[in-house]
Amino acid sequence: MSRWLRVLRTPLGISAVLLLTALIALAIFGPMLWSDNASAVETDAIQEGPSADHLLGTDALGRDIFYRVLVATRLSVGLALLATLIGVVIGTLLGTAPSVLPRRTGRLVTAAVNIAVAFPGLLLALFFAVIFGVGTTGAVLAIGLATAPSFARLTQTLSASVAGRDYVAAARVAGVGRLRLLTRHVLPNIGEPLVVNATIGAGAALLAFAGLSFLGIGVQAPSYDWGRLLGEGLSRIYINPAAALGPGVAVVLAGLAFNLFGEMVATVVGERTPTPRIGAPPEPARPSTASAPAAGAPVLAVEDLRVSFPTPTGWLTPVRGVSFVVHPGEAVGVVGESGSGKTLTALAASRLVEEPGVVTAERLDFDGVPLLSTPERELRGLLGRSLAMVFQDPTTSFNPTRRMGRQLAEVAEEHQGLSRRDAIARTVEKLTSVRVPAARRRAHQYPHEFSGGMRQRAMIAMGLMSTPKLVVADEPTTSLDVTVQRQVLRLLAQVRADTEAAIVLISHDITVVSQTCDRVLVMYAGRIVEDLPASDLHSRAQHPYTRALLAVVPDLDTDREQPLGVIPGRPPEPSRIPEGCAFANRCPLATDVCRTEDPQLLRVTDRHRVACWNPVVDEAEVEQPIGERAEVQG
Ligand SMILES: Nc1ncnc2c1ncn2[C@@H]1O[C@H](COP(=O)(O)OP(=O)(O)OP(=O)(O)O)[C@@H](O)[C@H]1O
Repeated sequence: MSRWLRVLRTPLGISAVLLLTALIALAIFGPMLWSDNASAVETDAIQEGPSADHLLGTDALGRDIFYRVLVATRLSVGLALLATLIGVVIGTLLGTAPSVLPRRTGRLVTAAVNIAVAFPGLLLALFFAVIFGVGTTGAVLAIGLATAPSFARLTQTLSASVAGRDYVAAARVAGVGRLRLLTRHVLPNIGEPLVVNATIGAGAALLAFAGLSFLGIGVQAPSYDWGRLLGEGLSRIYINPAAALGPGVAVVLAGLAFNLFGEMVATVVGERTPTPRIGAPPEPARPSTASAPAAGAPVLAVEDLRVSFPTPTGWLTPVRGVSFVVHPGEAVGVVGESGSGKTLTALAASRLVEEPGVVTAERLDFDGVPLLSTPERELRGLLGRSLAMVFQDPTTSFNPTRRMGRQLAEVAEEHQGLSRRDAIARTVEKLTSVRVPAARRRAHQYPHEFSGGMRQRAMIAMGLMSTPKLVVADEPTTSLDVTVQRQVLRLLAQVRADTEAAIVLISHDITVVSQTCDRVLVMYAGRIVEDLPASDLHSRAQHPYTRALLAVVPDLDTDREQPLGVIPGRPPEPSRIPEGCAFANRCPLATDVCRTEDPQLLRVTDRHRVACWNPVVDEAEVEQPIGERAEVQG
């Protein structure tokens, strides 16, 4: 509220409010007060110039032009607003249709909008005016339809920017349908810029309307708006210029009122920044108490997973044949440098890779259900109940326009059929279980009122609203400070112990993964290059890349005078994966074969796989001769 007051006190705010109030007052009271004066015919005062009796002179029937301009405010502003409303409604429908319609139909709509946007608005309005016929209805429809394409384009662009946010992905994982996703999560977050644009658009519609009436294809006699009065006045501009200037000034002032108001709203909206909060006090970390991985059917089975994207020069495949399984209750860490494909692997396993991305796999089963061949509608329930996602940035994981409690409760309402009241009770229970203090009060707060660590815990609570079998945490602690990181990791370990959910923890930080997980998958350039128990990481890692990742982690013996260690070179771009082993040009042990043939991920022991032609094997650690590493896993 204070933001509004502050902007209202600026010259922009004052002029916008004054002009708009005057305009609205005129539109409401003008016809009531001055209709009679405006329609009174004075045969002895025909086509007179300005005088004390008639400030802007009179028209061909001796009617007072000044009063007619005042009375015309209602029709001029009313029709412009009606046309804007039509444009906004149709534009928003067209702009959001591609998100809910089948892909092909959606593309057609987008193409049609793009073509329509390319035509100048007034030309379109003239075109529609001819189709709908001369008159007020035709002009309103014409201007409304001519405004719609640019609005649709704006809505599409804004929706696309919101669709990529984590809270939309979270809602999709929670099984929220497309339409609901649109109405609950996308539209509320693009509402403000749309309103700002609509306000400014109303000014443009007013001008367009005046233009059509001026040309004689808008409002028809005996009705009159500013455009019509302008047209009539223009025919006598050399005799009585005030007759044309009056309605002209009215159009300019009304357009200015709408534009200034739009600018004022834009200034208020642009000022919005969430209030920063300070994180909760640190708590000491405890080692994981989770049980050893259970045997039996895996909760996630991935075989030869590939994720590709089309580019102008061909397909790009950032994930190139990844195979692994995650057993119930197991914690699997995925490490690797930026761009190695960790996130895409997790997204593919949650069916969250967006078109035009293409996911293929020999097998991609979640809880025994093949994700690639099961219809989305059927999967929604399964994933919503059994899969929880925790994203990197807790700031973008929640819809900023909705209270936290509602966002969590939605999951329970959707999947457990709980009533609103029970869902809220469950929300409070879950927020308490992840140690959000004063959970009942907090449930009524908005995301920006939570600290970063608390938001991340609330995200975990959201995953726990059902009983997840798998929690996928993608860099859940990257944006948090060190002490809060510990709390979140500890919480994940506790969730695992309490619910027996499996956890896939994606991280840049090999130390975090080794402390939190049972098993570590090391990824490089879209492939798993090593898969080994976390307890063996420091003693038995064989891939030179894994060793290099471990070597650059500073420890207590690291010389602080020296710069921190780095792995020389850079990982290859997905578009430039070299022949042979992708790590060869950075590998100190690379030989000729490494540069020509890509090594397979082969089994070293039952729990250890490595993809390397020259694995680093300390004599004392050898369990099997390298020659026996023959079984191909993926
Ligand atoms: N929608 C997309 N279109 C094209 N390329 C993409 C797309 N999404 C990801 N990529 C590319 O795929 C590669 C792997 O991305 P991914 O996000 O999985 O890496 P990551 O290992 O999780 O990295 P980070 O740790 O930085 O998140 C990157 O090179 C990225 O540029």
